Amino acid sequence: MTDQYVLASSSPRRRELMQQIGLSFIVDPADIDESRRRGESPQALVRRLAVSKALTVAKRYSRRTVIGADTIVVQGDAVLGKPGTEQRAAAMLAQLSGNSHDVYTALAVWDGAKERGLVRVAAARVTFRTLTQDEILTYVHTGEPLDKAGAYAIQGRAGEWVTRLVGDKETVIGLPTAALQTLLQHIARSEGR
Ligand SMILES: Cc1cn([C@H]2C[C@H](O)[C@@H](COP(=O)(O)OP(=O)(O)OP(=O)(O)O)O2)c(=O)[nH]c1=O
Repeated sequence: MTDQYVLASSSPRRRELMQQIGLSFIVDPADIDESRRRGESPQALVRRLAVSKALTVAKRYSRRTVIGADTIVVQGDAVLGKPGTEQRAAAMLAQLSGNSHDVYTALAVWDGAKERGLVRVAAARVTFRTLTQDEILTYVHTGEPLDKAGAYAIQGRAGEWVTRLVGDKETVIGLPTAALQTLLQHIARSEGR
């Protein structure tokens, strides 16, 4: 049997969550520019990036269902993506320390056979206790934050800092599986063009 879906993501967390719910899929990441456009709201940004990942990869396949996702952390006016460097990671964590922030994950599903797509943005709110400079630096040196939006992994050591979580932990990790299953069911039941 051929794999049913194409996951347009390089994220090992997304792959694991897809496996956990028993979906059969191949992985083919999209490499897109993730910068925010001037005046773009966080929800519009995360939605556009998930759609762009799904559609970029959909061009490589005909008649397959492709899944794209994007996760951002938002505090006040700041959108925190992946820090990339230890310095930026430390600055992001100092900003999140002792505060609440929002996490948005967008899921985009494109059905190449039907030429139809669906998108959904899920939100969660996370509160961190106050972190010492020592804790931040020790964490940054583990390397865990570098490829994570907002410079932390709730499923990793940073999970200990969370004093409150409103919403689904999977939204924070980067792939809310219940929402994904609902989208896949809707697209499977929908009429083609
Ligand atoms: C906040 C948070 C983010 N993350 C991860 C999820 C995503 O992999 C990453 C956000 O970056 P994304 O750009 O959404 O994803 P990615 O670059 O890892 O993969 P791709 O673009 O190929 O799909 O941060 C966690 O694993 N745990 C967390 O607690």
